[in-house]
Amino acid sequence: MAARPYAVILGMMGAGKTRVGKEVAHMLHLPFADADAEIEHEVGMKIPAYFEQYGEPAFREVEADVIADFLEDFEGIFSLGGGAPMTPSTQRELATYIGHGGKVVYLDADPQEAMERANRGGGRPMLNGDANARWKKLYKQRDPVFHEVSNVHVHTRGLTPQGAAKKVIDMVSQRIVHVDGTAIEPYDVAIGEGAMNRLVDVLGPQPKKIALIHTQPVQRHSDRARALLRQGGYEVSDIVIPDAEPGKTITVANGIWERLGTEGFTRSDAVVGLGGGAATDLAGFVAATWMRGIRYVNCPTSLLAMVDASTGGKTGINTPQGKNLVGSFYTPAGVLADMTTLASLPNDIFIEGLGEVAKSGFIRDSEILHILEEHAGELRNFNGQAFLGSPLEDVVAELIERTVRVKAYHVSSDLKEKGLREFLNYGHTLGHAIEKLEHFRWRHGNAVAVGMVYAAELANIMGLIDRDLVDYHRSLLSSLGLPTSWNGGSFEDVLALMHRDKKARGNELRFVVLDSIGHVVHLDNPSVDDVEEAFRRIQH
Ligand SMILES: NC(=O)c1ccc[n+]([C@@H]2O[C@H](COP(=O)([O-])OP(=O)(O)OC[C@H]3O[C@@H](n4cnc5c(N)ncnc54)[C@H](O)[C@@H]3O)[C@@H](O)[C@H]2O)c1
Ligand SMILES: O=C(O)C(=O)C[C@@H](O)[C@H](O)[C@H](O)COP(=O)(O)O
Repeated sequence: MAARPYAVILGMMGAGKTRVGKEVAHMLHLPFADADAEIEHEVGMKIPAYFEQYGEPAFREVEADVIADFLEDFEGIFSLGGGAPMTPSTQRELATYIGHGGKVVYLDADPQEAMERANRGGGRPMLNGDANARWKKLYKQRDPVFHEVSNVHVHTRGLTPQGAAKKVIDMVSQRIVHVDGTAIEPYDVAIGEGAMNRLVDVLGPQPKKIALIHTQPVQRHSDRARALLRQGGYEVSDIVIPDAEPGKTITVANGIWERLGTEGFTRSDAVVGLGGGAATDLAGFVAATWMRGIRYVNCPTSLLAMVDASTGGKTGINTPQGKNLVGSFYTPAGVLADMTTLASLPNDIFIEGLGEVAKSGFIRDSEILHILEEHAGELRNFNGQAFLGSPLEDVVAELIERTVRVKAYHVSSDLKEKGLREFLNYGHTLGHAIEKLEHFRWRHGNAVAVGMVYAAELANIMGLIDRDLVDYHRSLLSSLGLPTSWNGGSFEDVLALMHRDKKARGNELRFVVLDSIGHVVHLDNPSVDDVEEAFRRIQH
């Protein structure tokens, strides 16, 4: 197998590719190579002299060959000369490298800072003449290409080389899930420490005003988002909504619509939803409805919001009759699951999120179940304060990525939930009824955990799965600290609420159940006796 660079760095002359690249390599204990230095070594002369003697086309040929070799045989940080990405063969090599999971970092410095640095160094044949005018002209040509050929974009304005290197490392180590498909404007879910730093890039240059919608318990994270947004030049309206389910109401949405109207939000402005799933559901709903839809980005801060609520575009509010009864399918422009936010997450809310993680394991990715089994004890004892930098962080990052991939798979071909997407509702038919009957004092993921045991019991009654698989649901979920039984209401009340589930059609109840691990089927119109028998079995 070819040895490939940990990261490739490109950018304009003076962007700091060599300085920052060396710092990144030093911090990661990796070797560093600079394409220009390697070329000089190869041709046995300095680049300005080579340019003068042989001209630019000959130089670009040597450069492309050297880069191609390093992309296939160097395990370190590799920085490219400013003009290298303009060569078509290098562009193809970089695309192949990205295709193998490589990270091409566009180091995007403040133009003024970069020009000063580029002039200071001297010895740059591409800047002969009026150096600043040349730099600007080249920037105009190169910036779109740099965007095109890179998959990690790092703004370094105002940062020291160490600060820029730390930012590069954070962004390179983030996991990206690309969500694409029919009727979806493609977007990325970035997972990892520092993912929120992408906020300005994802929002783009068009919005002038941003409504930053969040709850009070995540204030310190919204303070960070607000600072990033202000640095990016946006006008920020800080909108604090009631915490958890009380935030998902028409009254709250109406209050925000009034504010957006008063503050002159137009179609080109945007929303950022930051917090748990309730906050991102509400923020998405406001974005979907304001002027019939404006751009929005989710910054989930709970495990459940990271793995489920923030991705896929189900936005909505509750009504007095039930959960999520009003809403729309409206996809975000990006999702930034910044794992540093998990440091403040209470243990019980982390555990709740494992309910949706386990769901994704049951319905599609059995590796998730193995990881949960293997790390059940550590996950159950999650402590936010000791989490960052611990071995558990990698385990959780892997679980988040895998769960988001399961979500992306279902959403990509069925955004509006005509069939396949309903499988993501495993455990929710009873789960939503429990939440409602418990006046939302039961957390969503806990209710879904009981709902999955219920669905497993129902599948067993229908002869679709054996008792071992039902028992496995109970043992796995309880090993994670999740509930597996419920005694809080009558069957009649539960039945009435399950009839209001969005999967129901007319008077017919519809469920999604397993027929084996990783394989879900629809169960339409089971008899009331069977539905009741399954309910009786989860009451113990
Ligand atoms: N749209 C979807 O596809 C989808 C999917 C799953 C769930 N949901 C919805 O998501 C909601 C559940 O999400 P949830 O479990 O995140 O609940 P939540 O939004 O109620 O958040 C739980 C609590 O944790 C707090 N919190 C969140 N992040 C924190 C952090 N980093 N530090 C400290 N406190 C933090 C919140 O303020 C809240 O008090 C439900 O409304 C559910 O219906 C939606
Ligand atoms: O994305 C989906 O589709 C889901 O069903 C994901 C669920 O985990 C989530 O709880 C969702 O909010 C439930 O939606 P609902 O349509 O049943 O209200």
